[in-house]
Order: sequence, then C-alpha cells, then structure tokens
Amino acid sequence: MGTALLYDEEMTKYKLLWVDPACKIEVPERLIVSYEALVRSGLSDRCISIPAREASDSEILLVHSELYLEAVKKTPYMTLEDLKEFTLQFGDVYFHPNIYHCAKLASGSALQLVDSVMTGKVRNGIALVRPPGHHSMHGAANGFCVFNNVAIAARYAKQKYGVKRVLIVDWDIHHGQGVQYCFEDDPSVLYFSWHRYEHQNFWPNLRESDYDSVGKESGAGFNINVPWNNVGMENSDYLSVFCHVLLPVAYEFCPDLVLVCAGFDSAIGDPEGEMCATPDIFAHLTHLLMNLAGGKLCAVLEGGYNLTSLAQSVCQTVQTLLGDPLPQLANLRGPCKSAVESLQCARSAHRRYWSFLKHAADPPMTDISTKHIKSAMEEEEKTEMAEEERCTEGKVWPEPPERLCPPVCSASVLPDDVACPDGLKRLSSSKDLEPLLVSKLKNRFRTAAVDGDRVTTFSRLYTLIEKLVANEIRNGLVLVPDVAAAMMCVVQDLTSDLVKRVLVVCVGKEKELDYVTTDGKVLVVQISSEDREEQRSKYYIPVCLKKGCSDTSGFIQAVLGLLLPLGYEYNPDLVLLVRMPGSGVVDSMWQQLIGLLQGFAKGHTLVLMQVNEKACMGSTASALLGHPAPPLQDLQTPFPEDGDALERLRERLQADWKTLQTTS
Ligand SMILES: CC(O)(O)CCCCCNCCCN
Ligand SMILES: [Zn+2]
Repeated sequence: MGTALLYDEEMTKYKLLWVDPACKIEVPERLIVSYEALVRSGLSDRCISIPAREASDSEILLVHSELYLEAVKKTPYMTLEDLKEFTLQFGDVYFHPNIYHCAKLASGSALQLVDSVMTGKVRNGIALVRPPGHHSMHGAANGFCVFNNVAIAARYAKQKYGVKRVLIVDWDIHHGQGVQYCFEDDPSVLYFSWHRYEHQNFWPNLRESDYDSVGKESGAGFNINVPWNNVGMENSDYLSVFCHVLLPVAYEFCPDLVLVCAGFDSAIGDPEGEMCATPDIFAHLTHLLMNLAGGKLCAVLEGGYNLTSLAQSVCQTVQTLLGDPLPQLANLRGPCKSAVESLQCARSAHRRYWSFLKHAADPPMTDISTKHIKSAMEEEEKTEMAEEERCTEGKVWPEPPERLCPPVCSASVLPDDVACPDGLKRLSSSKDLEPLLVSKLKNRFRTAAVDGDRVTTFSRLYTLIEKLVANEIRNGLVLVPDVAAAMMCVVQDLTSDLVKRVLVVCVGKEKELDYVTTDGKVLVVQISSEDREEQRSKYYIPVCLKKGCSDTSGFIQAVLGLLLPLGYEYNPDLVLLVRMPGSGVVDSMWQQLIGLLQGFAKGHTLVLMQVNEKACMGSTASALLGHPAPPLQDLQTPFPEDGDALERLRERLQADWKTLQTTS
C-alpha cells in the first residue's frame, strides 16, 4: 500500500494583510516550498495524490463551538478594519478574507487523510496544510491556527471508524495546548508533545504546558508534556525522549491510529525553535512510529518557518513514509543535562500510569517545574554557554544524505531444498571464496575438510554481505544448519574487512557464544532468559528476561529502552539479527524487532536463522520487505525483576553509553 499526499494550492491564498511582528513568519511560501521540494525530488510522483476538501460544519463542531464557527463564518465578508478588530480577541493569529476557506480545506485534508488510511486505500500519508491547527481551541483561534485539524481528525476517526485508541504525537516545537484541552479527560486519545518552554518563559507561556500536566480524571496519564528548558536541542535529545518516554507508553497504549502534528519548527535553523536537530531526524521519528497501529499513520503539517529546513524535513518525512532506507545519524552524543532533566520529570510524572515506566526514577533534585529563575545573569550565562556548546554550527547544516533504494530489497541464502519466501530474491550464485578465506573457515571449524555445502553457504553469505555493503541489496535472510557457528563466522571472518561496525542482536539462549569484543568493531546485545554472569565488556551486553524471549512485555521494554538507544549511539554499518533456536520470541514481537532495526545501517539487516525454524521465514520476510509489523496485543505488566534489572543495567552502562541516560 502507498503513501497519500494531500496538497491544494488554494491553501496558499491567504496572508498577513497588516503589520504584526508575531505573525509575519506564517507565510504562503511555507506550503509552496514544501510541495515544490517534494515535486523536485520526485517524491510527490511516488505518492498517491488525494484531493483536499472542505470540512463540513458538523465536522468542525466535533471540536469547536457554534458561537466560534458562526463568528469565523463572517470573516470572508469583513473589511480590513473589521478583520483587524476581529483578530484582536485572539492571540498571535491573523484573519484574512480567504482564511476561513483555507481553514476548512486544512481540516478537510486531515479528514481525507484519515479516510484514505482507515479504508486501506493507503498505508500512511501526509497533508500539507495551512493554517495549522494545534493551538486553536473550542472557542478561539490562536497561534496562527483557526480550526484544530488534528483534534477534529481524531474525533472524526473515533466517530466514523470506531477507532478505540488514537495516539497524537506533536513534534512541533510549540505546545499544542488546543489539543491538550480537547482530550485531557479522554483516555481514548493519548496526546504527546514536546515543546520549547524555558520554564514558562516561551510562548504560549502556559503553566499547564509543563511535564506535570498529565491529564484529568479518566484522562490522567494520557497527556504527556516534555518541556525543553534550553534551546539548542539536538538529534540525541529527540531520540532519547522517543526511546525513554514516548515509545514505551505508545507501545503499552497500543493505538489503532497514529496522528502526527508534524510541525518542523523543531528543526535546526527555525527562528521559533532555535533548536539544532537536523532534518534527517524526522526520517527516524517517522520510522519509530511506523510500526504502531499496523502502520496507520497520518501526518498533518503544523509549523515550520525556515523555508530551507522545512522543505528538507518534509522530504525526509515523506521518504520514510514511502519506505525508503533511513539515513545514518552521525555522531550522536547523548542527551544534554537539561533534556535528561526533562525526560526524567516526564517519566516520573507518568510512572504511576504506565507499567512500562513503573521503574522510572524520582524527579531530579532541582524540580524544574517550580524552578525559580535564578538571577537573570546566572541564567543568561548558563543558556549562552549551553547554547554555544550545544550547536556551534550556527544556522548552517549539511544537506541530508541521499537515501538510495537498493535494486533488491531482500535476498535470501537458503538450502537448495527450502523454498524461497515470496518477495525475496534467492542468492544462488556464489563465487568461489578466496583460498585465504576457505583456509580461515577450515581452521575456524577445525575440521580437515570443511564439508562442501558449508563452504557454499559461507561463500553465499559472504557474497550477500558484500552486496549489502555495496547497497545492491537492502537486507537478507539466511538459513543455516548451525546458527551459532554461522554467527561466529560472520562476525569474525566475513565482516572484518567489509564493515567498520557490526551490531549483533542475539535473540535467545546461545551455546558457545564465547565471543568477547573489546575493540568496538562488534557490539553484541543478547536478549535471553540466560541468567548471565556480569557483563563482560562495553561491547557485550546481555539482557536477561525472567521468562525469556516469550515475554513480549519484557522484550519490547529491552528493545525500546536499551537496544534502540545503544544502536543509535553505536551507529553500525551492518545489523546481524540472530535468532537462536528455541528462543520462544513471539512472531509479532519478532516482526516489530526487525521493523525497528531497519532504522540502523541504512536498513542493512542480516537475519540468521536455523534451518529447523524455517516456519517463521514468512513473517521474517514480510518484516524485511517493510510491511508494518502487527500490533503487540494485550501486553502484560512487565515482571518487576525485569524492569528493575533493565534500570540497573542502564545505570551501569550509561557511563559508556550516554544515550541510556534517563536520570540527571
Ligand atoms: C503551528 C505553530 O505551533 O508553529 C504556531 C506557532 C505560533 C507562534 C506564536 N508566537 C510567535 C512569536 C513570533 N516570534
Ligand atoms: Zn510550532
């Protein structure tokens, strides 16, 4: 299934007609450059174009009052003076004779997107709209917003499609207070927002934008605010919040639909955000949400005022929605102190509501929500120092790297008598191995004559890895007689000269995994039930689950809270996913893991499985081909021992691995 793109140039036909410094950044060019970038890059042609439509009165009334709607209806007929007068009652927003029409198109576009996704016409999609929506409230326009596009879409999805749980992720740099007010007592809509806050010193300067606004009554726990109290936040900060706050809760919530308030003023260069995250971060933020709700994801444009970073960020988002390989994020360096404080506060505020956050630490000593602004001078110094140290590159950043699709998506190396799963390309041609390598294999396996088919297998494996590294193939599935031996061989012989860093993810017990790496060329993360003696080195990380890999709750917690951050920090060139026989890992969890691991190494994942487990080749192939993984159904509360052990492991490792830091 494809990716929907909604855009109508009519929504560029309104603008600020008078002088108002607060609103001058919200210009029609925002939409024009975004769409033109998609056209120029060829991405728009790969999308399914869905027409915009006007939202009806009843759809708008899902969120707004009749009084407000009737008032807005009058604006097309107002004189300039009337429009100015009318605007005065609201904050940081302007009206125009054509804005009511455009606001209906913006909301209607979001509804068209929901229809396309919910009817299965497309898998996911994005609506490029203006005016944005997430600040507008029941009875008021605010912050360039007239109708709350995403809030209307959430209510519409519930009403028309019986959607039980909607996740709204708001990565715009402003707090979508309009969305928060709409759903704060509603447990069927989980609203997550991060936003520039600076201890309430940043617009809209609301006390209720802080992390301790967790929702009300039955909605308690379903509103998550992560305030950024410094500018200059980087990719690491954003990823840490996704891995340690949003994703654990999102997986536990198990939404039927994901809506994204896709504001790109959180990108570097934006005058509003003053952050330093690069446009390619949105490729990863999108990817990390794409295995929720069976891939049903609707992104709706909110903010974004630097026309260069906005266009690049939109392209990065669309390219991921289309399933293209992800760019490698270079030199992630762990979250800054302020970000850790914020995520620690958010986690502690929500630990009573979410079992996946149950073991979160107490809030930091300096409780940032009531933190009284120190003397202006001291504060000023801290921010300046923080800022210059945080992103010295000022307002220039490298063009996002090209994300080329390999000619072959998924290849397989299988015994001749095993049928190749649909969609995979069997690699049969295997050139003769260099004699050097054969001799290596021989003394590796310490047998005089390495039996013929084993050499064939390894020569095919070697060929496959060469093609992965050459980006001729994206990922691969290999069936071998002895998966542990194959893993050793891949790690020690077949990759040493081909890649710089291999992330080995070992699922299940192992026999003689006596491999310890100290040079950093290989990072092994082993998830099993094996009660392991202490961790051997920085590059060998055993995660033990009380009930083993069949415990999906414990497993997904370890993946989100440990494997993902480690993977981002390690930044491998190849991911080797090894499924040990008898691991007991649940199929949906296995597919989720393969989906999430695609975020690393440009998607170069090599799955190693034992021949006698060929029964799960189909689901493995499906995940490798990029089909969304099935939702993890009815997750139990993770075992306390496992939650505790994971926290302790993170604390122990965070000296070596900064992205594991969740406490300041
Ligand atoms: C959709 C959105 O969240 O991007 C709207 C942001 C409104 C900002 C209002 N204040 C602007 C002050 C100008 N320096
Ligand atoms: Zn914004």
